Amino acid sequence: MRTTADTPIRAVVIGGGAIGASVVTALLRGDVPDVVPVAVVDPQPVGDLGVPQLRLEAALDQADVVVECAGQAVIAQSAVGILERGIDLLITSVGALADPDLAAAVRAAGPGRFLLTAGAIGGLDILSSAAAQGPLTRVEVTTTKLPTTLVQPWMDDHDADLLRVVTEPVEVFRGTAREATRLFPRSLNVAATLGWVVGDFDLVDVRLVADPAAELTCHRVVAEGAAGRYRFEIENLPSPQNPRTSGVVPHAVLRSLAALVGRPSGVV
Ligand SMILES: NC(=O)C1=CN([C@@H]2O[C@H](COP(=O)(O)OP(=O)(O)OC[C@H]3O[C@@H](n4cnc5c(N)ncnc54)[C@H](O)[C@@H]3O)[C@@H](O)[C@H]2O)C=CC1
Ligand SMILES: O=C([O-])CC(=O)C(=O)O
Repeated sequence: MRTTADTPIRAVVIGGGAIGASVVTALLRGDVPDVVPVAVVDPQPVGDLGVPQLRLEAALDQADVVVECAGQAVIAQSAVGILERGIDLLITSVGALADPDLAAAVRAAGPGRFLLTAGAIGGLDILSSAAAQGPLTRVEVTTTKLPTTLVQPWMDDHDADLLRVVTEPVEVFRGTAREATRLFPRSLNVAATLGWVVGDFDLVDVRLVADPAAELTCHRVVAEGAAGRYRFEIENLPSPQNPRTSGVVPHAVLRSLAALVGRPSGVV
């Protein structure tokens, strides 16, 4: 990525939905000094976001950094190619990395830098530090979301309908982060992020709860290992544009971008 202080960094945003549109708007407002949005890439019309909507190849010709806010398929299809062109890539759809071959490929690719936003979750700094001190022996995350946001194409009618009418909290999944993010690709990237940070997707035990009273999306994390014991609970308001996604996520992306261009906002 170009780093000349006088030259703005050109950002291409893949995905012009709840996260991507907010990111483009904030960048146009100048929320991250030195980063300008130059294009959005999306197969669906995204309306007038204030930047051209281009096909990926055309957009990449103008990109210093690509921000993925679209879904796991984009990582599988395009991440390595983007990095090999020397373009930095910041991703939200971390669940894609549960595929060990893809994870190895993006780790090996360059010269562009490959980076993950913390997205809807926090505490990754201390968990990363703790995992460096010694292997973690226990990592659990319990995510609670509105039931209708958890309906998946692979569910049979009975299970999908249950999520539409449920009146009490119900556990809809229990398993590893690797499996969780395959089955709920747009809802459990946080579990994948924990897996990436602690270095083991299969160590992370995920419990997904559908709760019709969940006005806030909750991620409760418990971890322990040689370095100590950790517990934290995050409650995010859902995005008004997409109740599946926490409203804080675009702000996490902007924070990541600021760090990426060398303007971290204090805590790094
Ligand atoms: N790391 C985290 O904490 C979180 C990560 N996410 C990830 O962010 C993604 C986007 O979230 P939202 O903006 O809320 O979703 P959204 O559904 O509001 O927007 C996604 C946009 O991406 C577009 N899209 C789909 N496939 C595409 C492709 N191949 N190329 C370009 N654009 C494509 C869609 O047309 C849509 O406009 C989620 O699918 C999820 O993977 C979401 C929430 C939290
Ligand atoms: O936004 C959230 O709270 C979490 C989410 O959708 C994800 O991890 O994919």
